[in-house]
Amino acid sequence: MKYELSPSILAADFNRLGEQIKKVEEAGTRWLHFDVMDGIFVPSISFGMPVLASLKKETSLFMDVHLMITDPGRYVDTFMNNGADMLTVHAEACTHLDRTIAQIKEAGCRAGVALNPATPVSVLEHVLDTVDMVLIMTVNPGFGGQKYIPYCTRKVAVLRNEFDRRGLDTDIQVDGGITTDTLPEVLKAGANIFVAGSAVFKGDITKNAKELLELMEHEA
Ligand SMILES: O=C(CO)[C@H](O)[C@H](O)COP(=O)(O)O
Repeated sequence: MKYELSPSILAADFNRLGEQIKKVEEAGTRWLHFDVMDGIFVPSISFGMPVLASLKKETSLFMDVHLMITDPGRYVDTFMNNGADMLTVHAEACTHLDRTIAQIKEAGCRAGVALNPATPVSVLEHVLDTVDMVLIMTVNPGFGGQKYIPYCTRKVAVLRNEFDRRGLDTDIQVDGGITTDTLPEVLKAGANIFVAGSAVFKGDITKNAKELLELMEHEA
């Protein structure tokens, strides 16, 4: 199983975005988490395609794009053409989840499906074999800096057991309130891709990223 830290730029200083991304890259991260919010599926509005395209020119980090938008199928090709390597859509935001997953894969992107905290893992029963990653939200999506919701650890364990039962080593990503305190517990439950916003970008970015990376490697 490979383990990745995916720093969420939602918590970065947008005035110094390029410089801050360089720091996480130099610290040893390989992924970058890009949160797109539409003000409908989630209360907040973040950033979109032009920012992604601009970052893609400056970094070789794997662009892990999390679409917190209603009916995300409308934008699959656009995000792919602007630099997304992974597109994650919310099961709750798709009327035709199966079709949207197929659309992402046909576009040549890796396909992820996200679940809000209150959505059970069982809603993915019939599509688990077709996705590259499941994102278990460990806060209610929409804002950075929230507290990890403890019952989500159990969801990760249930999902990892189900993947094991099917003989799949599909990635499980967790997002929200991931810190040096919460990472070990959720890693042990079966998560292998860790999104961290505040825990990376607030304070000393290089030190924060290295600490999380070391902890991740130590616990793995
Ligand atoms: O998807 C998100 C919010 O919807 C963010 O990626 C997530 O909340 C990360 O922020 P933090 O690590 O500060 O909790």
